[in-house]
Amino acid sequence: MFASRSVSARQGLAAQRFLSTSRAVPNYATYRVHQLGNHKLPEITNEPNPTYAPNSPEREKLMQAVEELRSQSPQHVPLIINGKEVKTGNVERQFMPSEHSKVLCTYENAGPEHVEEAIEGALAAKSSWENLPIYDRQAIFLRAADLLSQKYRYKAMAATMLGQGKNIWQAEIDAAAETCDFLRYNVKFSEEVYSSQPAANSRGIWNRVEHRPLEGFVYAVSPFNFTAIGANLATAPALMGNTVVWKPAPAATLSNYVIYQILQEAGLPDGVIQFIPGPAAEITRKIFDHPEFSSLHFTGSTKVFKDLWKEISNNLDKYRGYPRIVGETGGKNFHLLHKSADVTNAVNQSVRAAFEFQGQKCSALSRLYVPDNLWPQFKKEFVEKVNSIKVGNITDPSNFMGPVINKLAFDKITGYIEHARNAPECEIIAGGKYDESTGYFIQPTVVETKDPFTKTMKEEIFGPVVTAYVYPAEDFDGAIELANSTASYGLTGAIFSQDRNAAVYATSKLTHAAGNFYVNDKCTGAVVGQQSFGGARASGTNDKGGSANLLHRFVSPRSIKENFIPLEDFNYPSNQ
Ligand SMILES: NC(=O)c1ccc[n+]([C@@H]2O[C@H](COP(=O)([O-])OP(=O)(O)OC[C@H]3O[C@@H](n4cnc5c(N)ncnc54)[C@H](O)[C@@H]3O)[C@@H](O)[C@H]2O)c1
Ligand SMILES: N[C@@H](CCC=O)C(=O)O
Repeated sequence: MFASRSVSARQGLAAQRFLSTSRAVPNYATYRVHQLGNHKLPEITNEPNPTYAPNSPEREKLMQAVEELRSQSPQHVPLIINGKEVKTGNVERQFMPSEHSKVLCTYENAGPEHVEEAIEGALAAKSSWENLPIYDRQAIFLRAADLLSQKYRYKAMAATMLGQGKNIWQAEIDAAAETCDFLRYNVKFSEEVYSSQPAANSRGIWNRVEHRPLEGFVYAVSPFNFTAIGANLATAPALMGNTVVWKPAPAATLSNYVIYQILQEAGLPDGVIQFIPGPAAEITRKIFDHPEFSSLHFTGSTKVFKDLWKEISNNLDKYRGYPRIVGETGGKNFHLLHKSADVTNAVNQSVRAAFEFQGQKCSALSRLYVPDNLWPQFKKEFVEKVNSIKVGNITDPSNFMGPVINKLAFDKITGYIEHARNAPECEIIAGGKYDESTGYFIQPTVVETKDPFTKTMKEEIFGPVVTAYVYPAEDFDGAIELANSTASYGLTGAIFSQDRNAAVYATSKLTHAAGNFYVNDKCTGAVVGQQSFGGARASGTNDKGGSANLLHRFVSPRSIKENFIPLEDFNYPSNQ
């Protein structure tokens, strides 16, 4: 009895040892990491867009995903720290702006202790992540793009439609196409960064540049209006070997979480990106208090960005280095028509630029300068088309416009409409109505002003309101000056002209008026890989999302010089 018990105890111990060794996490540091001397990326191109025309299979699948998500709401979104779901007991809600009584998801709110844990986890994950060969890091993001393109396209789009109020096309170009494009093109741009090497080597010398990730962790803070921007803010620094703490915008929590889950399924190691929704100011204070804070990667409003910049400056003595601050912010974007412009093109481009996604794009058209020789035709066509725009719940595909994001935005935008209604220099020539009984719906609104410096010509509204100023056709210079200097921003702008000399002249005079400048095209709709995006002046640091330039901000180059020829005498020949 005793013997058999001891045998089975020994067997048990052996089995336990076997199990514990087979389950133990291998020590990756002791492995030889495979090294490709060089590698060639698969071809990178823009994600193709299906049309979602009536009766198309893609429309059917998407609407099914929307219906499923709507009927299964609310979903629940945890924090993800070190790969684990964390519940905090402090729960917030994300509503559907088309039907604001409906909760899309509940989500956990990070407290200071969770932020601390996220930072420490990100720092602990850093060494193995930055030591992973670049092609293994690249592979994770390429895989994520393929997962999004195929398996999760409709899920990500449905979360963006219901949560952020985008119609089918706006969700397609954001949650599906632009997100895939960021994930893939950043991989291509990273190759450009790593291959940037010294131009010359003296005889017997070999110079190299190591593009090191930053020391410490990166903090990514994203806006509600583009699912793709959230994805880019978190993944671009991560691709370059950094670890990231990501705070999504409350009104984009679910779509951003879907992207996060895709990254996990694609093999992103635990801790490389920590997902922590929650109270913005409190989370940020805790982050900025940490000595290893190395960079802010922000997109959002100008005021918030300026405040964050000041807070970082006030804390400067706490940090190991000088934090990199990368921020893309607001805009007050313009279309300037020359007297030779093709009116119908300018009208159609202006309708899209001002009212797609309810004008909630940083690039949205907000100021129109039209010469008096074209104004009668422009006004007639523009007002007619604006009045024909259908506004309503985004679950009805025939609606060109949906709701604005929330009550705060609704009140702010309608405040501008009321201001225009009451200002003697302004006249509302289309729209001007709104209704928040079920969703936050605002009719597309056109204001005509006699004062080019009226409030709605200067401040970012971030809603479906555009103001037009009619200028004397012969005073093109005056109109250029207005476009250039009325607002403090410098994000996007467009010149419409069939006279090439006039287009060239305006392009030159408006050099600093817009980081993204268009000729005979609308001022929105930049495509990753085609027009890198960002503006200067109050619009941000213009580091250009969707370019190698942005990735350069998340590496700290080290120059390495190796000498093959021993030095035999310290004297110079000139000392002889
Ligand atoms: N230039 C660009 O590329 C670009 C792109 C998209 C949006 N935007 C701008 O973003 C704005 C709209 O987005 P939004 O409403 O989400 O902007 P927002 O500034 O309100 O919020 C952006 C992010 O900052 C966080 N935040 C807010 N207050 C904060 C605080 N006190 N401390 C720390 N974090 C804080 C939010 O929670 C969110 O995650 C517009 O001004 C738009 O022009 C710019
Ligand atoms: N990439 C977008 C701008 C994003 C801002 O919200 C465009 O060009 O329309």
